[in-house]
Amino acid sequence: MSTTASSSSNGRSIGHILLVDDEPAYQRLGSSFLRNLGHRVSVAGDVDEALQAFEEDRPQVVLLDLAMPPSMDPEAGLSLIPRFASAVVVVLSGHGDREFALRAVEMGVWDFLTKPIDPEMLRFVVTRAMHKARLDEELRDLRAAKEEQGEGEMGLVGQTGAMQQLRAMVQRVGATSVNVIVLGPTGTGKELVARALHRCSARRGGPFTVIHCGALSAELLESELFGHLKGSFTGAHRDQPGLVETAHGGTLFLDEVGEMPAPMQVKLLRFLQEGTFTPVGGREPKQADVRVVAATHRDLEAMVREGSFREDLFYRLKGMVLRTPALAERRADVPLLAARFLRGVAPQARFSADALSWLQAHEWPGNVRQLRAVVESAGALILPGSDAVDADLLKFASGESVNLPDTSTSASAPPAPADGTLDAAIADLETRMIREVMEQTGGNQSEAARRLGISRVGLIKKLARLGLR
Ligand SMILES: Nc1ncnc2c1ncn2[C@@H]1O[C@H](COP(=O)(O)OP(=O)(O)OP(=O)(O)O)[C@@H](O)[C@H]1O
Repeated sequence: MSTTASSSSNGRSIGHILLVDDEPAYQRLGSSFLRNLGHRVSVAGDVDEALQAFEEDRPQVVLLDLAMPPSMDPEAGLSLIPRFASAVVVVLSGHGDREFALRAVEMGVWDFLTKPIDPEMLRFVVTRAMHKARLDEELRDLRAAKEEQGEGEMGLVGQTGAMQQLRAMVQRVGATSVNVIVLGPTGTGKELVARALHRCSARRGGPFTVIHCGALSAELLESELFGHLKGSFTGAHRDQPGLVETAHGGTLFLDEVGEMPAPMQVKLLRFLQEGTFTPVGGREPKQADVRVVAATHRDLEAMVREGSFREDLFYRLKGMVLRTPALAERRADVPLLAARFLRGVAPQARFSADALSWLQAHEWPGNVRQLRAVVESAGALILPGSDAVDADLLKFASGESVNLPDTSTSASAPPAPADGTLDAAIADLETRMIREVMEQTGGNQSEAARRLGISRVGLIKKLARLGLR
């Protein structure tokens, strides 16, 4: 057989091929012929091996003998074809199997070759198959880029009807100047919607300013929003403009507006009605031109009915109401969101089939924020040399106790023995502190990381490194 083909010397058709055939002689000859053409080749001798190799190696082209152990039934071989949907499949058939080969083509395989296989024919078909695989890849990339462009301006990922509707509403409402309330459970993208409204508005060139109303007392909130004059309270060493002033010409985002203390609700109402405000310690009212977008995970209508949120303020804020759906209401978006978050931390990585099932079956009470945290943590924990994220890695990243396979890399090495070195002493101290805080927080990684003053991903890495799974 010839060893160097023009198609391989130009580098364009070289790729990864999975050869699925149970005959050892053919495995040997076929794989060495394909390797000589410059391709990377994986070989599988039965159905299980084929599925595993496909999962791990993600070949672009699969050469598939339909009669495979254990059953040797070509019908079973046909049922495998959909499992290789992301690759270009070429079926290898014996003389008597022509009918099956034709059925395979009907099912969408690219081509078939009849055994005994003519090497020139094999080279020709494989070159075309690899070319098709490249075109498919380019098309996928272009589609992904187009999708990202559509979401790009808004950053709101999701293809379900609920998300498409939300994006359309953001576009329409964004262009107006009305105030907006964004309602939805925690972690569903309310702030993202507020930013998108700003970007779709005529104010996009102005500032987007955020204030978390739940985090501050009434006094501090007033000073943060409206500013203060020098000497108006202890520690006010100079005049300080507030966020309302800073946001002039732009958008002011009032996060967790449902937590705003009653005295501040009155002052905010006055600003919304008159467009004027008075800094703490000042007498002269000032003016600012801002569009207000407010958000809360609370049931604001119920708060109005109960009297804990002012009705007049509610109606001032509520030029329009947008709702961000819980992830449970748009489960079909989970794989897309997860893939997007994974690409951000580990561009080469992919989810295994069991990881995708786990992601879709999970409850996600913390919605997209929780999904993002789990996927990014798992992405950060991928071992060097691997690009697979499986269900166990996701479970571990989400705080479930699982046994990850031990490896000799430092990421999973047990803590150094207390041998008197500085490193061992530090590892010992870290272990004790982390154990203690994890116990105090009932295993809540986010809270433990906060108390330890490190990021959640940092904590997860330490747990793995110190063998504290
Ligand atoms: N549709 C989405 N597409 C991409 N990322 C999203 C989406 N929704 C939420 N996120 C991400 O989830 C995280 C939480 O989003 P965000 O802060 O906007 O939620 P929220 O509803 O305002 O949360 P909270 O009520 O707790 O303040 C962010 O990292 C954000 O980027």
